[in-house]
Amino acid sequence: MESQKKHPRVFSFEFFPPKTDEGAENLKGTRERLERLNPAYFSVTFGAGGSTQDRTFETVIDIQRNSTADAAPHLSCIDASRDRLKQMILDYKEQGVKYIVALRGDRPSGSGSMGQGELSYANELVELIREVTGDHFYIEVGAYPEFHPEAPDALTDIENFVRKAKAGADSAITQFFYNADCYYRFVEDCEKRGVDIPIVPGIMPLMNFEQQARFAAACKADMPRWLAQRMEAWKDDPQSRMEYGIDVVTRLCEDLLDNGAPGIHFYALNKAPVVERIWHNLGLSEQTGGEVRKPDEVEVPAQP
Ligand SMILES: NC(=O)C1=CN([C@@H]2O[C@H](COP(=O)(O)OP(=O)(O)OC[C@H]3O[C@@H](n4cnc5c(N)ncnc54)[C@H](O)[C@@H]3O)[C@@H](O)[C@H]2O)C=CC1
Ligand SMILES: Nc1nc(=O)c2c([nH]1)NC[C@@H]1CN(c3ccc(C(=O)N[C@@H](CCC(=O)O)C(=O)O)cc3)CN21
Repeated sequence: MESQKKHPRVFSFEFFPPKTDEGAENLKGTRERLERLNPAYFSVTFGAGGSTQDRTFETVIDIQRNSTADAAPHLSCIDASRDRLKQMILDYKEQGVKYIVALRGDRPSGSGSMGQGELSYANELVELIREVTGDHFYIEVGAYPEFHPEAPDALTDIENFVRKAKAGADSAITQFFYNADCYYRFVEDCEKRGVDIPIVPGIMPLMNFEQQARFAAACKADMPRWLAQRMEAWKDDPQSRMEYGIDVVTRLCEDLLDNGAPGIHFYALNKAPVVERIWHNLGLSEQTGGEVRKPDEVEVPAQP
């Protein structure tokens, strides 16, 4: 973890583009609460298909214009032509956006299709962004400490991550995990291969266990048995589920930061209260110069 300790810590939150007016109102409230914590940026996911992509753009522009924090659009190359990607990169630059999360992205669900795009992997998207806009953007890429489900094997996946870093990424965000060892091992594997960009743990706060366990199964992220068994035992006790989830994620983050992780990227999923509690437990406002509400000022909904 030595290469990581020299980097300043960066904290960020991830949103998805809302589908309805009500969702947009809710996200505005969440964004206003979380910007008081003074994160470096809010990232916005980018789904397959035209209409959600337009919503990503609108959400990003709203954040860029109206928030004290920067916006970081996700851009995935699996489904777009080279010309369309170039246009989106230039549009974001024109709007003053400084960060891009450059991903290959998920295949449209259920299809074995290779996608419609001309670029196959994230390293090519990183190269395209550098070709079109030089050093304008701070480029984040995805990392997969438990390995990408489509990779032929773990070592090949590490080599592919290294290639992506060397293509010109400034920093990486990991897929979520609940056992920290996979992260330390992954970082060490990268260090041995000469990669020293920050690799920031992406952390999924526990807010709705069943939904999150399904999501983890779909993207082959490990949901530990000890955690699932506890949550199962509390299926009629949403309060205990919520408290336990906050405790588990607080201690995971503590462990990561104590061991040199260069910040945390929270998959906030458009909700503020649980991340505010974790943030408070970790004392992160002292580091970012932000202000966080005290636990008795935040009502955290019990887990469904
Ligand atoms: N919020 C999000 O959406 C985030 C997602 N992630 C996760 O990170 C994962 C990996 O990142 P992506 O950019 O989507 O994928 P990627 O392009 O890095 O890799 C996709 C697959 O292709 C392989 N691959 C990569 N480059 C290759 C090359 N040049 N030649 C041959 N094979 C190659 C990899 O081993 C992997 O199996 C994502 O699937 C995602 O789950 C990580 C951070 C944030
Ligand atoms: N493979 C993969 N793809 C991703 O898109 C992705 C990851 N991994 N890992 C980390 C984050 C987590 N992401 C997520 C996770 C869940 C939702 C989600 O639940 N979306 C619902 C809305 C649920 C709601 O309204 O509460 C949706 O319908 O979009 C969205 C993005 C995006 N990211």
